[in-house]
Amino acid sequence: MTRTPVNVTVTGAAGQIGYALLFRIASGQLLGPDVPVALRLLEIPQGLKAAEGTAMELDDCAFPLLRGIDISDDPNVAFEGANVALLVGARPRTKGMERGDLLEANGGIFKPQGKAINDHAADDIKVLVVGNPANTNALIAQAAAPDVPAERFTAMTRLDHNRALSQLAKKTGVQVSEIKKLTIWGNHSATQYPDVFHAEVAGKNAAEVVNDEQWLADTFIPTVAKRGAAIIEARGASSAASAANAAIDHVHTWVNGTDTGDWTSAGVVSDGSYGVPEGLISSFPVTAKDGRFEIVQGLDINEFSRTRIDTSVQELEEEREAVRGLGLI
Ligand SMILES: NC(=O)C1=CN([C@@H]2O[C@H](COP(=O)(O)OP(=O)(O)OC[C@H]3O[C@@H](n4cnc5c(N)ncnc54)[C@H](O)[C@@H]3O)[C@@H](O)[C@H]2O)C=CC1
Ligand SMILES: O=C([O-])CC(=O)C(=O)O
Repeated sequence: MTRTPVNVTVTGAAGQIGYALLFRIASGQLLGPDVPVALRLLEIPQGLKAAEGTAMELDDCAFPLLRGIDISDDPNVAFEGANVALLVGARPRTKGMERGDLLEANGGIFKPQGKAINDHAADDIKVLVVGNPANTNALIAQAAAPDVPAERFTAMTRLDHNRALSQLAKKTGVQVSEIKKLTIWGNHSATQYPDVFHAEVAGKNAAEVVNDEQWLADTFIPTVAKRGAAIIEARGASSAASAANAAIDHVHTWVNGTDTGDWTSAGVVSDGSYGVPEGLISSFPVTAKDGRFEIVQGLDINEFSRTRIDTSVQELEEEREAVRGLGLI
């Protein structure tokens, strides 16, 4: 195989999502079975030793597609020549921390990383922000990278999308593969809105198949939106393998495209579609083609959906105002 390896930078490489993610990237599941990859792992100094241990294990897998592993605690080194960047490492909320403190702490991570991407990444860089609060962290990184097209910064809502697919499949008694055109709107937070009104279940309108608005409002939406908290409660740790899986799905779709007649959900920069203020990184229904996400246009938004989309978008606006106030964007 003579193809030049694709440089994939992963931050927070020694964390639990990193551990579930790196082996799948190296095995070819991120970009495809014939695309060699070179991994660049970014950690904070305290995480370097564990990242080295993971790199030893990656070596021990003898993945034919893996063309190198570099580890650094310097963003300027880790993003050098990066074609794909998965920004996983973030500052978790700790006891007594207000949302403003969390945004500020993450600003200290995502602003310099955005600048390092701006200054060192390859021209075709694609960025997925996983670390929470993902949408606003993506906005901070994007603002620090004025030379990179804004649409290259995305935030992960694919885990929410996959959670919604699974819940709807269970309710309607079909395989997940028979569900199409589901949408997550808004923020990757408890205000997100999983929308089935345009979705199809085995070719039929999902809302009509379910035919139970109360189930949508009282069971489906809160189950999907609060699934992260339910996993933490059950596992004693946050979603890791499913988050890594969603990151793989997001980038794979971005690079390889969506299936005809279907779409997915991703946090992408708003162009004002559906009344979402321009510039916010909000989840939308998106298709992907030729390495670009496009927001699906022309969907009718009913009253039930409108109020829920607006609530989540308002939260995104408040987060944007907060980071603006902190001078982070
Ligand atoms: N968007 C989504 O759907 C989801 C997002 N998440 C978020 O993903 C993030 C990571 O989760 P886990 O891997 O479980 O956390 P973790 O705490 O196990 O790992 C985070 C890693 O990031 C590293 N790190 C911290 N600051 C860094 C920096 N400035 N540069 C490089 N590395 C840095 C830490 O040393 C640690 O190894 C969290 O913010 C979590 O809330 C988790 C699940 C789903
Ligand atoms: O809250 C967290 O850290 C985990 C998370 O985002 C999720 O599982 O959706």
